[in-house]
Amino acid sequence: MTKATEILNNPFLNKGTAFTQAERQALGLTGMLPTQVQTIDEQATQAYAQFQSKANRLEQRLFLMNIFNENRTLFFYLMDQHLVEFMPIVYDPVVADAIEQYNELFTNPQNAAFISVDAPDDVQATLKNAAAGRDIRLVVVTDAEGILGMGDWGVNGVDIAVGKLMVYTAAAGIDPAQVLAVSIDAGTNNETLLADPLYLGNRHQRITGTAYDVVIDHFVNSVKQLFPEALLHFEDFGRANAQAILDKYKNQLATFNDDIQGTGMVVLAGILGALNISHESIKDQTFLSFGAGTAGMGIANQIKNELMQAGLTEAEAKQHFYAVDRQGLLFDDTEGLTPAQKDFTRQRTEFEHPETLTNLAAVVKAVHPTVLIGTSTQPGTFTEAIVKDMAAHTDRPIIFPLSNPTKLAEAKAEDLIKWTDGRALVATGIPADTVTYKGVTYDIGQGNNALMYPGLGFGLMAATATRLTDETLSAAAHALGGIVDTTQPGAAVLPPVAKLAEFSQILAEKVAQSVLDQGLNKEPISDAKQAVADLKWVPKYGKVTFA
Ligand SMILES: NC(=O)c1ccc[n+]([C@@H]2O[C@H](COP(=O)([O-])OP(=O)(O)OC[C@H]3O[C@@H](n4cnc5c(N)ncnc54)[C@H](O)[C@@H]3O)[C@@H](O)[C@H]2O)c1
Ligand SMILES: O=C(O)C[C@H](O)C(=O)O
Ligand SMILES: [Mn+2]
Repeated sequence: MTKATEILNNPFLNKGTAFTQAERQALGLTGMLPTQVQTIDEQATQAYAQFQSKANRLEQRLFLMNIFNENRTLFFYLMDQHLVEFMPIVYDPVVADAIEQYNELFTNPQNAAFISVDAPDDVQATLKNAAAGRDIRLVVVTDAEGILGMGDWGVNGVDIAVGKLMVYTAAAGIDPAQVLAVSIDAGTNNETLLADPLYLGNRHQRITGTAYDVVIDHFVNSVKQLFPEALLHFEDFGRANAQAILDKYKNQLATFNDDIQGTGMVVLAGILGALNISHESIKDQTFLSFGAGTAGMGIANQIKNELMQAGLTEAEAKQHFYAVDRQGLLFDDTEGLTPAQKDFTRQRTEFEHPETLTNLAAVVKAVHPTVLIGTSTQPGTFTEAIVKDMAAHTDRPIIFPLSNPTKLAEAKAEDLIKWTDGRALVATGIPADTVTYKGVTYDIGQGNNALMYPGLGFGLMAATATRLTDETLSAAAHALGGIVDTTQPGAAVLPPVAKLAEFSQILAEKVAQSVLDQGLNKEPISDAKQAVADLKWVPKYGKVTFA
């Protein structure tokens, strides 16, 4: 293959019709492109018109992924221009459809690394090959056991890692050549996939136990060795592994679990936003987590830390929580508690009829929550009766149905506003339209970790952080305050996605400052703002050099 062909097929170098005549000459591209030289703006206008002609959002996604596969700079230039429109297409919820149809739709591995549990000796080579000499600063890895709320999707789940990375670049400005999406294919327990002749992953049940742990360990150690500057982001692991992996590695390198910590941050930020509107104190709230899994317990821990910073002891803080899972309200003697759940159980002696507290309706009636968070994967479970019961005991009920994708949400924003006569303070997992009710227009915040992880990750990278602490997470959760004008009727509890780039920058600076304040930077850095500015990549064509 010639140098010219390699350049045109390299999405990190390719400019397509934007190569100038001089570049075409120098790189041996003469005659390989139509004569006209286009600006990136002209390319973007033409591409956007094609995008608009597509019949539905999945077709639009496939078109955008083609541009992504061919020319990263143009893709991110377009995404900058159409952020609010593109977010639900390249990310949640349309990414969920793409994952379900990954086999049928497959055309391109998208520069991801595919690690197989059956070939532990290939882990290093896999990462090295996929990086292809690029200076990797950010790795997003999934084993796809818990893709959003849709369960096990095997190798198909790689799309969530790619999607999370797209949001990183669009929101915070990480150079797309410095990122790596990783699929850990540990097998799958999804019978539909196993029976599908087109399935592209390992065709066996999920491997657990030592063989699994060894591959994860091998993977983390290889990341440390091959990409010593990189931040490692874990996404959509199963409930049993997510917390255990985080606990094992959090003091070894800069790493975080997005479903635990990213979600904890965005929910705390949303609650702080809601309390700004209601003028209430966090210390007066009663929290009910419905779905006490990875996200539910991550959220509870983040709020618990906040209560402790507000002066409560750990024991006092825990008294503010009720966790409900499949078994109903979680008691200290409930069977099958996860380690994370054990921190948030109640005692049967607190209730007259504890044996009746086996469902959400009964628990809401008994404990009168002021904050209700849904991470249960159970659609429609925040019913009108439950919401009205909750709203009868608090002026401004805070209700966040967060399960993704759209079909799994515990409630719709519009219903929550109506059932509470406009009093509910709402955030949803996926984007929601504004709701007009009795003459007031309610903006609905998107309670999605995408509001937080790009700024968090970028700040950690800019500051060359050695690890992520609770102190930094807390600083980040507070960074979004003041962006929304909470005096407006119908104000949202979180800032709009339209401002994602703006507030990711603020967030990154706060995070970087927090890292420096704790002395957790690898490199000598004195100015957090400058470090963030220095790392920022913008989508414009640079000089192509090719050895
Ligand atoms: N909006 C966001 O930013 C965000 C972030 C993370 C997760 N989520 C969503 O939250 C949901 C859960 O994700 P996760 O990673 O915590 O998964 P998980 O599997 O770790 O947790 C789900 C929990 O719900 C429980 N559950 C299942 N059926 C239930 C029922 N009928 N009643 C009560 N509890 C029940 C499960 O036992 C489990 O503990 C998913 O839909 C995911 O998309 C949203
Ligand atoms: O991916 C998302 O949209 C948010 C979150 O990480 C989830 O798992 O639902
Ligand atoms: Mn997730």
